[in-house]
Amino acid sequence: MAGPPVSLSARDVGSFAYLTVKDRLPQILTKAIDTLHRHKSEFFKKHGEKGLEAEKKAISLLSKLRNELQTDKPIVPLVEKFVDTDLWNQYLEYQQSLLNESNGKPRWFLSPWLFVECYMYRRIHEAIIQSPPIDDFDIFKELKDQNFFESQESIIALCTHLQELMKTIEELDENQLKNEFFKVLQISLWGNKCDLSLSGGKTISQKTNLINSLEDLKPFILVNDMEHLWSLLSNCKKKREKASITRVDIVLDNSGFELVTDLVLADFLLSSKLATEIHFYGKTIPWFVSDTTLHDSNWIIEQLKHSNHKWVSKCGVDWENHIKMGRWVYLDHIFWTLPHEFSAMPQVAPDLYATLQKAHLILFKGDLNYRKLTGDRRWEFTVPFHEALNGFHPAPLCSIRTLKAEVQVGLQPGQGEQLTASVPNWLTIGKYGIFQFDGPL
Ligand SMILES: O=P(O)(O)OC[C@H]1O[C@](O)(CO)[C@@H](O)[C@@H]1O
Ligand SMILES: [Mn+2]
Repeated sequence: MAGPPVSLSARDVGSFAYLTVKDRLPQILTKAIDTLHRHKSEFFKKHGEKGLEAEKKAISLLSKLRNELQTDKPIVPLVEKFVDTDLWNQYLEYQQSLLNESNGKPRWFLSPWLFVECYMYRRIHEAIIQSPPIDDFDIFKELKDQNFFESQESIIALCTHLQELMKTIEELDENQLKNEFFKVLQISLWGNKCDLSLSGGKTISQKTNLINSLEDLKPFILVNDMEHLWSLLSNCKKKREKASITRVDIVLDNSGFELVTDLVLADFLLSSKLATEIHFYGKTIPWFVSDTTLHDSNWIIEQLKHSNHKWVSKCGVDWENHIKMGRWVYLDHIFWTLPHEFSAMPQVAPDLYATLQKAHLILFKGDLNYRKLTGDRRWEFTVPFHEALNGFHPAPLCSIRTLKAEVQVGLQPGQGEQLTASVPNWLTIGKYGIFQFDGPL
């Protein structure tokens, strides 16, 4: 039997991976350097001369990194001791072993794109932790916050929608509840348009009221397994005994507007009793510009709580309560910021795999998670999702993602070709979305 196809890589000149490594990643590094410059006086105020020296050091490490990338130098091991350093360096050796015949070294424009892109963000983190006392500085924080503030109008609309819905949710019949479920799912899907790494760090916020656009956006959903999610969760609800639980896990993606859409979905799952417990997974370190850390998630709930809009602050208060009462649990794990595809999870992070196995349903938000689910490979469009998961089946799962990378499986015969003919860059512009389910029905 033939093995899985080759990884996407910047060695394919002209591909999206190539353009990312050539243009977008250096652009993100330049922005990061600029951010450090702009915080110089803040570092001085906080730490005096030591703060200034640290800023200089971090900038020089990032400039060095940008130079390595742009001149396609070999990928070097991480040096600073951190919880995941050994795992990273072992992975680098593994990449090296794949090249042994040709005696080459892993390089930016040669190695798998998923690996080098993750590696860049890990090196950014290394530059920061090598520069105390500013070693807890989140270089992407202000971009994430800006996205949140610029999306205020849409956030108000979402929170109002949710709170109005709460008033009557107990009285809704099956069909009405299903309709509302589909709405919050789609809100969470289109929330994924707002990532900041595709735009090279330029802010993309949600300025219009998303709820009014859902109908117009429907034709852009290429795989729509929402019905499966409904039957799975409504069956759990029907069969559930009094004391038992239904747990939905959400592997988060971006902070800012997208996170609010995910929290709206999570709140709806509890109020509708489709679930009784939600586990969220975020990143332990700043990642792909806009990804959610524990700090981002706490910060957003705190912001909402203190809003002067009554429904927004009600959401903040309710959500904080869900956390206090243990109905919502936020977890992080270093696996999410390793370069491995998810099929490696049972070997690399067996504890995390065992945790996921206890979920009734796992929702994977965003493009990067999809790349890791499918191994970021050059699959045919019609290959079944189950096959591309390559043995990763901890529990029934669903990818909720807008397309921003040249990988898509599970399409109908001819669907991909037709899209290519009409919208040549359909895979990478974030305009199309999927709800792609895998699991027993
Ligand atoms: O936040 P998301 O949806 O995972 O998107 C991350 C983005 O970064 C990329 O990895 C490209 O740099 C794309 O796959 C995607 O555009
Ligand atoms: Mn992201």
